[in-house]
Amino acid sequence: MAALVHFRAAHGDSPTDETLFSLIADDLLSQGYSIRPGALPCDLADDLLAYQHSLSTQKYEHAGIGRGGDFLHNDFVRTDEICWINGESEPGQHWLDWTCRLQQFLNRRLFMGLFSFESHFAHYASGSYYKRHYDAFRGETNRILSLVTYLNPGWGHDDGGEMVLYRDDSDLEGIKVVPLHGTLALFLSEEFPHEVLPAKRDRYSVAGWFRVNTSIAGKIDPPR
Ligand SMILES: O=C(O)CCC(=O)C(=O)O
Ligand SMILES: [Fe+2]
Repeated sequence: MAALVHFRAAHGDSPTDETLFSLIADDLLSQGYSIRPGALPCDLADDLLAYQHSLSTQKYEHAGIGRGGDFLHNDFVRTDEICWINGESEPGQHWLDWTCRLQQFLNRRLFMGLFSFESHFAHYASGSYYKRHYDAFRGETNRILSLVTYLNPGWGHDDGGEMVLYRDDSDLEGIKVVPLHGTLALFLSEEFPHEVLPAKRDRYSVAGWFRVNTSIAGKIDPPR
């Protein structure tokens, strides 16, 4: 058994990753989203948090909306700051390896055709928020699956900063996700409007999006 665990750790998904990925796939299939408190492997959560704390403020950019020529800063919509993850740091690479394994699992299990992943650290200083929005609009983008993980040990109910996931446009109540350390939230990007309520203290997270490949007729659409 020890040999098997060692083999798996060195060569692919650990048994716990397999179990978690399978639960996430079941959630996505039955409800289109998955909220899993404390599910991110502890060593990964701790490494990401330590790295994010070490990021100097110069590494962050003021977050905006849209991309390319449509990119806009809009403080009415969101006031967080972000730092894209490109695998330069060890924790960043560790995260990209883990999300790549999740991507492969979901493609095998659900035939989702996920092709690439883009991801950034986000810091919401006290008072910061992100108003209700979709991560993707039907037919206009190739973001398919959103993934957020939270890096806030000891986050309390009075600290605000919940992500509220709404089932559709008419849902005003939503499901509140407390941004506690290691919690994972995944949802279909085109299906679920969501928002981040104002945080009352520094709130750290990693957000990412799995995309499908929409390169058509010689037009390459790169992942940023
Ligand atoms: O941090 C969160 O809970 C969600 C962030 C978000 O909605 C986004 O970055 O698009
Ligand atoms: Fe979002």
